[in-house]
This record gives sequence, C-alpha cells and structure tokens, in this order.
Amino acid sequence: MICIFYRFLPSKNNRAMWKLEEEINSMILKVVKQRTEASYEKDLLQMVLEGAKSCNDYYGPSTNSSHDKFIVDNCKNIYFAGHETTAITATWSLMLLAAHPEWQARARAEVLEICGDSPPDANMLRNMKTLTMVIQETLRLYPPAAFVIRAALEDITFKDIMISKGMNIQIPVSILQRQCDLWGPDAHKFNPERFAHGIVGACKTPQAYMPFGVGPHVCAGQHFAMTELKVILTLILSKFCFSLSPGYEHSPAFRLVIVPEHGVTLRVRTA
Ligand code: HEM
Repeated sequence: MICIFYRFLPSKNNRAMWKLEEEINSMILKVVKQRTEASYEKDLLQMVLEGAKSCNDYYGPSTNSSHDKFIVDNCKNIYFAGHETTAITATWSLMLLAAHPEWQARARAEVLEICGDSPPDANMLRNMKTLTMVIQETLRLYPPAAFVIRAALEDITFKDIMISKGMNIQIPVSILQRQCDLWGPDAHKFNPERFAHGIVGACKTPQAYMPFGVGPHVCAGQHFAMTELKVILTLILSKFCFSLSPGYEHSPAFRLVIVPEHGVTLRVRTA
C-alpha cells in the first residue's frame, strides 16, 4: 500500500486553506440569506434550511452560530461532495465512451434492450451490467477524489512503520488504481471487461479499488451517485452517438478533484 505521511502544522498553506474555507462559508451564507429574504422553493436547499430549525440535537442548544454551522456543513456535503464529483465522473465517462466506440455501442445496445422506448426505472438500472462496468472503469482511471485522507488520533505502528499521533495519512487513490502489479499489464488502459466479475475479479487486492473511499467514512452518497450516473448515461446513450471533437486535448488536472483541464468537447449526432 502506498501512503504519504505528513504532520498537520499551521503553515502558510494551511492558513490559506482556512481563509478559503471562510470565504466558502460566507458565500454559502450569502446564498442562504438571499433565499430566506426572497422566496420559498421546494428544493434541497429548502430542506437543509428546514432541518437547521431542529439542529440542536447534534450541535448543542440552537444558537445563531450552530444554526449557520448546520447549514454550511450540509451544503458543503451535498453540493461540494455530491455535485462536482458526479458531474466530473459523467464527463470522464462520456470522454471514454467517445474514445472507445466499441464500448459505446455495447452500452447503447444494452440500454435499448433493457429500456426500449421507456425512461429508465430502478429495476432497469439494476440490470445494466455493461453500463456499471463502464462507470466502475471510469472511476478507476479517473477517481474524482485523488486522495483518501485520515489522521492518526494516537501513536500506532502499521507493519514496521511508526505513525505518531497527529500525523495525516494520504492514500493516493489514483496511483493505487493504476498499479500494474495489482491490475495487470493493461492497468493504464480503458477496459471495462475487467469488472465483468465484479471488483474482486478485477483486482488482486480488491481493497485497492477505492473511488468512494473506505471504512466507516466511505462516501455516504455512493449508491445515489451510481444511480445518477446510470440515469445520465442511459438518457444520453439512448438518444445520441458521440465522438471526440478533433479539438479535444487530453489533460487530466488536479483541482481538488481530477478534472479535464480543457473540458471535454464532443461531436454529437442523433442515434
Ligand atoms: C462519483 C461520485 C462520488 C465520488 C467519486 C465520491 C467520493 C467520495 C470520497 C472518496 C469520499 C471520502 C471517503 C473516505 O474518506 O473514506 C466521500 C465522502 C463523502 N461523500 Fe462522496 N463521492 C461521490 C458522490 C457523492 C454524492 C452524490 C454525495 C451526496 C449526495 C456524497 C456525499 C458524501 C459524504 C456526505 C461524504 C462524507 C462521508 C463521511 O465522512 O462519513 N458523495 N465521497
């Protein structure tokens, strides 16, 4: 297992991170203020605002600041943890399907066979084996969260490595998921077939596949995200054929999540 260890000390960079966090927090509260002054809408933000009214269980007796903290924490979780990650995965999936027309054709054939002319329902999505393999392989090659991070709460010894209390441990997901000794010589290639027998069949050490993290803090939205991705791809595949635009420049870049630096431009026509 490859890990990066570092001690979390107040540094110039950390101070910049805290400042950024404060800016994000006040940006969220500004949007919330606009919403509460302007209107009532039946959406996710409104549900968070309603929830904040009864937030005293977790954050202690309700005060203005615990109320704001509840709203900010939940918005960060849902909008940042949930939105960007799923949107980027949909983008990478489309890029890979555009670059691999044989897989695009296989996935479309499956969608048309299972859904016909109907919009996908839960049962149909469950039966989409090829599409699941395509998404799993996309998340292996381009995991939006490049690292899973943990802090040691006490001194521990892991194998013969001493990890002292306060040390942060970064597990580089994107590197683990491309190791040839774990995934085979084609580890860098897009080959959804490797997931034909699930994650256990795809990797010598299945724990090395962790696009949604691992353990008690594994992604709370992983099943929701997989469903969203299947719905998006099903709807697009059923209506359109697409290929990469000649202007597409492949440049995965680390920007909190792993993004296509110059976007993904596709040539699209009706199927
Ligand atoms: C493809 C989409 C997504 C990916 C790749 C992803 C990935 C991750 C990863 C790597 C973690 C850290 C897990 C760990 O530390 O072990 C995480 C945590 C989390 N994710 Fe996601 N996520 C996705 C979508 C979502 C969605 C749609 C939601 C909610 C609507 C969500 C909510 C959360 C929450 C609440 C946590 C924190 C869990 C905790 O600390 O207990 N995620 N996610």
